[in-house]
Amino acid sequence: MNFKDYIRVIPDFPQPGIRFKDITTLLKDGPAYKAAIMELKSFADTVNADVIAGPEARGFVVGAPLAVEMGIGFVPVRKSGKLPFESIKADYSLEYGKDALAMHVDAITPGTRVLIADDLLATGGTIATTIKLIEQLGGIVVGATFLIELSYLDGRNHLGDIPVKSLVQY
Ligand SMILES: O=P(O)(O)OC[C@H]1O[C@H](OP(=O)(O)OP(=O)(O)O)[C@H](O)[C@@H]1O
Ligand SMILES: Nc1ncnc2[nH]cnc12
Repeated sequence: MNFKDYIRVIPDFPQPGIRFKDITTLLKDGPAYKAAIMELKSFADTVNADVIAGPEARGFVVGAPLAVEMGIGFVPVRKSGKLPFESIKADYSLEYGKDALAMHVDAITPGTRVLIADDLLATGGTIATTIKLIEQLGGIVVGATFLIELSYLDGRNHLGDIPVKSLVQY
């Protein structure tokens, strides 16, 4: 399946110069959404993960169905201020702004093998911060997987030497 046919590109959103990759057009198509998750699963099956972690919000719509397909758990990495229990937090910047991400202190136990899932890899700021939080909790990041990779932003080279899989590249 050519997943690019299902992704809508919106110029100048959320700010001038950004070409926003809109996945809502893929998500609303049942067979395309399912095919995308199953293709990510083919990669995910090779890394022997105990759990999937996905950053809010679009990481949830990729990571959670992937976790269910694999029969493993899902850990949400949330924007700061949303988690109710004791949490760790880290600031980061992304293609069009800055924010902070947080995880519960008991979300991952030391030695847990974690696969990260998100919709899109741009600068890598979001995922580098997610890796930092997981490693702070003693987790082992075994890979990162995305629907979309913006290759011209070189995010992959900011993630160390973990295996990275994306379905489509721009
Ligand atoms: O590689 P980066 O430069 O860090 O950019 C990629 C991140 O940006 C988007 O999330 P966003 O923070 O816009 O949040 P959302 O999922 O809540 O829309 C996207 O879903 C990725 O998580
Ligand atoms: N160009 C882009 N389109 C959609 N989401 C993004 N997150 C960071 N850059 C993005």
